[in-house]
Amino acid sequence: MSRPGRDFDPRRWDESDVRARPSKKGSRPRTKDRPTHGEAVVGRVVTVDRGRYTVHIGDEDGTRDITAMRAKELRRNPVVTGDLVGVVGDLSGREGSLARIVRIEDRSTVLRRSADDSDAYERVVVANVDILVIMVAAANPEPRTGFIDRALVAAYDAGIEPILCITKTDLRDPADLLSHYRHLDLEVLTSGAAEPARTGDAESAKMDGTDGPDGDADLDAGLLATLRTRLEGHISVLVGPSGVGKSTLLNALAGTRRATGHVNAVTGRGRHTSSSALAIPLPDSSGTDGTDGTDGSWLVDTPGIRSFGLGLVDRDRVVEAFEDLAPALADCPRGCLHAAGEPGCALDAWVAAGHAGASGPERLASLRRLLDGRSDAAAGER
Ligand SMILES: Nc1nc2c(ncn2[C@@H]2O[C@H](COP(=O)(O)OP(=O)(O)OP(=O)(O)O)[C@@H](O)[C@H]2O)c(=O)[nH]1
Ligand SMILES: [Zn+2]
Repeated sequence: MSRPGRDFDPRRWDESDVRARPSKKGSRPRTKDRPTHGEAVVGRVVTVDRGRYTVHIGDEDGTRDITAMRAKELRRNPVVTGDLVGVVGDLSGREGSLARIVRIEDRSTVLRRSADDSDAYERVVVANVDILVIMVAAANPEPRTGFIDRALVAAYDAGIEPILCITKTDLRDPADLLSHYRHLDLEVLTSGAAEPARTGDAESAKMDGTDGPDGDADLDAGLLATLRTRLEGHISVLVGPSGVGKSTLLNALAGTRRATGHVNAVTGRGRHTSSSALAIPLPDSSGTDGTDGTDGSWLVDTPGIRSFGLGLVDRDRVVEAFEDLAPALADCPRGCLHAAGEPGCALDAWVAAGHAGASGPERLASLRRLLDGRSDAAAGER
């Protein structure tokens, strides 16, 4: 087996590929009594718990999870779930073994949030993911467009592709919810639909609208199959409010790996109890563990994340994430805060002219709710 770190799926990388330019840290002076960083095996951080990192590696001896700590020289460099790191030392993964992280590869993406909108302190949720699955239920719990809109802004800001996944469509037809996004080209997966649809495509968003029981049932098999195919070969992160079916989905997708795998390596218990993000390897379509060290498909669970504070995202970037409204930005006066009643803000005229369709006024209201909560919301501050 070739060394992990050399066989990445090229689709995931661009010119800023971590392999294409040598890591700055890789050229640090070497000392005799340590393994050189050039010998580091590259692995993926699957979770972080109180300064201990679980790293998934693969080499001649197979794939496994090891526990590692950061080398002293990386003290100031945060390591997060999803990171690709170089590890040295005891890579056996045996009980009590501890390896050392000596290098953090450049990140292709960083999904970040602030605690709330008035806070600009960055919390990195996860690194290197390329898909954000925003999971909501059609009912029970009621879907909140505010949550979806925030997540869309975070995805847009991070350059991560969002997918809106709607569960529990057996309880309610999600047509009303989807109408909110009709003027976005947003990929939507719903239970009851055989294929991914896009909100821009009204026909395919139609549901079969059966009236289901008023309680909880199992995750829809069609949705599961669609997601399995859609997420293959990707590193995805799953966010959603409590009760929409995230655990149900993760268990179904990950199969036995979740129960028997590295979850226990972190906590020593049967469940992942830390609130930090946890990357779960997904089996490929042949049913085998698709992760060859760093490669393969991963789905990152984010148990601690209930919302996305947008304190870090520039106001104009927030507007840009509302693709149906963003063209109006060109006509806003310089320094426009896009707040309600702001003189000359072009958003009102844009929506009034019908450019954003029937859902335009609601979308603008949602955008302004996001902008209002920010610390820079006061006029004049930017
Ligand atoms: N009716 C219906 N129920 C579903 C569907 N998908 C999941 N459920 C049920 O919804 C309930 C909540 O699912 P969970 O997987 O625990 O939800 P969660 O998002 O992980 O919630 P937290 O663990 O609190 O974050 C479970 O009883 C599932 O069986 C669906 O498509 N339709
Ligand atoms: Zn404006």
